[in-house]
Amino acid sequence: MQQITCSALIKHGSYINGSWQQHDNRFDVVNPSNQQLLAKIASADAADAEQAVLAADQAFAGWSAKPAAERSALLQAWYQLIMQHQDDLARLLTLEQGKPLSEAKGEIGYGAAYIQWFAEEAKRLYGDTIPAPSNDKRIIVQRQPVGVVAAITPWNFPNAMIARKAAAALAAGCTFVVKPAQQTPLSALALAELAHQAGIPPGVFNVVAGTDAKGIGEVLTRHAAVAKFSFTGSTAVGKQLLKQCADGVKRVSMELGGNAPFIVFDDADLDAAVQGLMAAKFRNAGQTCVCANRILVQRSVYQAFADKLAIAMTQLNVADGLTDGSQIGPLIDDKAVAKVTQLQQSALDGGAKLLLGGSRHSTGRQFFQPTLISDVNADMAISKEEIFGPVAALMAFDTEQQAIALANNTEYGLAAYFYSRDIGRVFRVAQALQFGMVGINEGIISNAAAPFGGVKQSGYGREGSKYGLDDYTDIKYLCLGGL
Ligand SMILES: NC(=O)C1=CN([C@@H]2O[C@H](COP(=O)(O)OP(=O)(O)OC[C@H]3O[C@@H](n4cnc5c(N)ncnc54)[C@H](O)[C@@H]3O)[C@@H](O)[C@H]2O)C=CC1
Ligand SMILES: O=C(O)[C@H](O)CS(=O)(=O)O
Repeated sequence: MQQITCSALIKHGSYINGSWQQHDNRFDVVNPSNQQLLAKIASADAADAEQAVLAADQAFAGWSAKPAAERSALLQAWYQLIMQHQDDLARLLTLEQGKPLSEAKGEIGYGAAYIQWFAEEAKRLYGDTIPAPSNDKRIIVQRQPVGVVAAITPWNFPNAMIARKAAAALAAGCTFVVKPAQQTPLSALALAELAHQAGIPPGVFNVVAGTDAKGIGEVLTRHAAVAKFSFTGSTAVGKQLLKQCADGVKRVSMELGGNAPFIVFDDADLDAAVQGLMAAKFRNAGQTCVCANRILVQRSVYQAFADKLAIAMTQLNVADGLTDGSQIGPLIDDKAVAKVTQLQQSALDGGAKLLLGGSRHSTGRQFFQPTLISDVNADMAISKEEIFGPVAALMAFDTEQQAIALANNTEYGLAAYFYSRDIGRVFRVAQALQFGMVGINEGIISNAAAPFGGVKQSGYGREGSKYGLDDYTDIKYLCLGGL
C-alpha cells in the first residue's frame, strides 16, 4: 500500500451517510498476485446496510430536487477528482484485483467516462408532449427518478461497475447504496472518498463493504425504501436476487454472465481477427463477462488461424500486475484457478487437444498459463460455461448457418463477435445473433456512449449511453383536462 501517494484514498470501513464506519469485526483484503495482506476492513453487516438505505432514503428528497445542472456539476467534480487520482486509483485496483497496471489505469478512465457521460445526460432528461385524442386535454410525459437504488457489484471491475451504475442513478436524481465484492472493497471506498471530496451530499452515495453478502443482499433487495436494484455478477446469484426483489416488485437491472462466441469466417482478415481475439479473450486474464468464450473458426482457415493465434499467445507476458509490461495477471482466487483447470481438463478428457499452456504459471499459485485448446465441441462444459480465465477454446464449423446455430446455442446472450469482410454476411449474421452486443471486426466494444447489456439469461437493462437513464427513471403521465 506504500505505493499509493494519496493516503486519503485508503479507507478501512464503509461510507454511510457521509461518515466512515468502524467495527471490531474486520476482514482481510489480499493481493491475488502474492497472497499478501493489503488491508483489514471493518466488516459491515445487514444493520449497516439498513442504515445506508435509510440515509439514502432521507437524502433522496434533497438530491432529486436539485436542478439537473447542479447534479451535473457535482458529477463533473467527481469525474475530475477521479482523473486527477487516476494513477493511485489504478495502483490500488491492481493491488486488490490483480489486473495489469495499464489495464487498471484504463478501467479508471473507463469508469470515470460514465460519470462524465451521465453528468452531461443529467441535463437531457427530456419528457414529451403527445397529441391528445380531444382538444380539451393535453398529454404531458415527465421522467422522474425512481428513488433509492441499491446495487451489488463484482470484483472483476471494482471501479467501473460501481461508477457506471452510480453515475446513471445520481444523474437521474436517485440516491445510491452499493455493496462491492468482498475481494475488492478498496477501489469502492476510494471512489466514496472522492465523491465526498467532490461535495456529493451525505446519504447520496453510500458504500457498504462486508463479508455477509447474503445478509446485506437481503436488505438491499427487500427493504421497502429501495425502489430499484442493480446487479452485476454470476447468473446463479442474479437469479436468487431477482427472486428476492420479486416480493417487493422492485425495478431490477441484471448484468449477468456471458458465453461470447467469437466467429472467424473464411473471408476475414485473419491477422485482424487474431488481434481482436487477443483483446476480447485475454483482457483481465479472461475474467470479463464479455470475454470471448467459444472461438468458432471456419474449417478452411482453422489451421492458419490457430497457428497465428498460438504465436500471438506465446508472446503474452504473464507477471504481477505492477511489473512493467505485464499483460496477464493472476486469477482472483484459488476457486477461480480450480474452475479454469477443471473446465480445461474435462475438455481434454472429452477429446480436445492441448496446443499451448495448460497449467498454473510459475509466477505464482493464482497465475494460469495462456492456454490454447483445439477440437472443442458444443457438448463440452467449456463451451457451455463462462471460463473466466486465459483459456482459448477453438471449434471448427463449415457453413454460415452452422456458425450462427452454434453461436446461439447457449442460455446466455451478452456479447458476440465475428470477423468477415463480406458486407451481406455482416448484416445477415449481425441480425441473426441472439446477443445484446455484437462486435463486428472489433474485439473491444465497451464504452460510455454505447448501451451495455444482454438478452436471455445474461439479464436485462442497459448501462451507459442515452438509454442508461431509462432504468433509473419512472415515466409519469400527466393528463391536463378541462381546457
Ligand atoms: N458478469 C460478470 O461480470 C461477472 C460474472 N461472474 C461469474 O461468476 C463466477 C463466480 O464469481 P463470483 O465472484 O463467485 O460471483 P458472484 O455472483 O458470487 O459475486 C458477485 C457479487 O455478488 C455478491 N454475492 C454473492 N452471493 C450473494 C448473495 N447470496 N446475496 C447477495 N450478494 C451476493 C458477491 O459478494 C459479489 O459482490 C465467475 O467465475 C464468473 O463466471 C463473476 C463476477 C462478475
Ligand atoms: O462490464 C464491462 O464493462 C466490460 O466487461 C468491460 S470490458 O471487458 O469490455 O473492458
